Amino acid sequence: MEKVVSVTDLKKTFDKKPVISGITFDVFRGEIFGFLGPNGAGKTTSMRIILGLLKADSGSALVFENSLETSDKTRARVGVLFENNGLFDKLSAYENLKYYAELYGIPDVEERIVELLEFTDLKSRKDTLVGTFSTGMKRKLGIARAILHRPEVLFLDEPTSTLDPEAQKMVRDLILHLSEDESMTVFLSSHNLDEVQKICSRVAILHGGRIKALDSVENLRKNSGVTNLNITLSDSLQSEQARFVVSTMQDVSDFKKTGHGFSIALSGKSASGVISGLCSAGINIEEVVKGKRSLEDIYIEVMKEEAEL
Ligand SMILES: Nc1ncnc2c1ncn2[C@@H]1O[C@H](COP(=O)(O)OP(=O)(O)OP(=O)(O)O)[C@@H](O)[C@H]1O
Repeated sequence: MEKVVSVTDLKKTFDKKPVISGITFDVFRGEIFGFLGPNGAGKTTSMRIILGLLKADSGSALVFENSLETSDKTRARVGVLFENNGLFDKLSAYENLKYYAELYGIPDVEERIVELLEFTDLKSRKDTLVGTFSTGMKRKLGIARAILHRPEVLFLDEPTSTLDPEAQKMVRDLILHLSEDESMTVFLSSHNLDEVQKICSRVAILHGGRIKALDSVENLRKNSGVTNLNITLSDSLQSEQARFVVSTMQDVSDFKKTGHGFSIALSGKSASGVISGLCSAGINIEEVVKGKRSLEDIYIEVMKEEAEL
């Protein structure tokens, strides 16, 4: 598989404080790669180094085997969207795209602009000033701007933060479309774990400048060694009593009340042991559904392990 991004033992300190402490990972062609981590984990710093905007202290960060700091040819194969979208409020959607298209010397400008306005469903707003756009529309136009030159890899920093759920879905669909239909590789930094679980093929979880997990979403969920049990009760008023009963059981954690019952995380112990324990305590169970841990669960486990070290 072709490596699009290749990061090797990357290190960076700010004011003698280590911010990136030797991270290594690759992103392969066609992937939607999720780059996760809490505030201050070092995501933006890593991205800035990969994009050639910041110098590392040591290690290497290559895109298509070149450093973006020195290779203009490789830079032309890369699209970037940071949070501010890079748009001018006092220009229309069309004028914004035209400005960038001319700046980058894009051939067949008019055709490409129409294509992108259609792709982002903004054709009817072509002549509207961007300053009047909703945050979601601005983000979609930001994506159109970032892919004007048909990049092979697109870097997105928190593309759906500050968007409402409907706009988040629109942006998510655009990203999926770019990956599936245009074969674009996507490097996505995000705090939205549900979104990452929905669209990313592989993820890296960063904490304190180190990679704590690096795998496909499916493998992380499968290999966590923990199962979720979602239990529906005949009488939801019994959930507090159930909380007490499971709190006395070993290998059971993460009790969460749900609409008609609760969910728990189970490590080691069999589900039947939990169910018989609850039944003998007089709790009436209507349904038990076994499920894999979500990416959010895994992320929280990784963060908890770090806090305990
Ligand atoms: N130019 C800088 N000078 C000094 N410290 C910096 C600089 N840029 C980032 N840092 C520090 O480096 C650490 C990592 O910051 P970074 O922005 O990479 O984290 P992040 O994972 O992107 O966080 P967030 O999710 O909040 O954007 C933070 O402690 C931050 O304060």
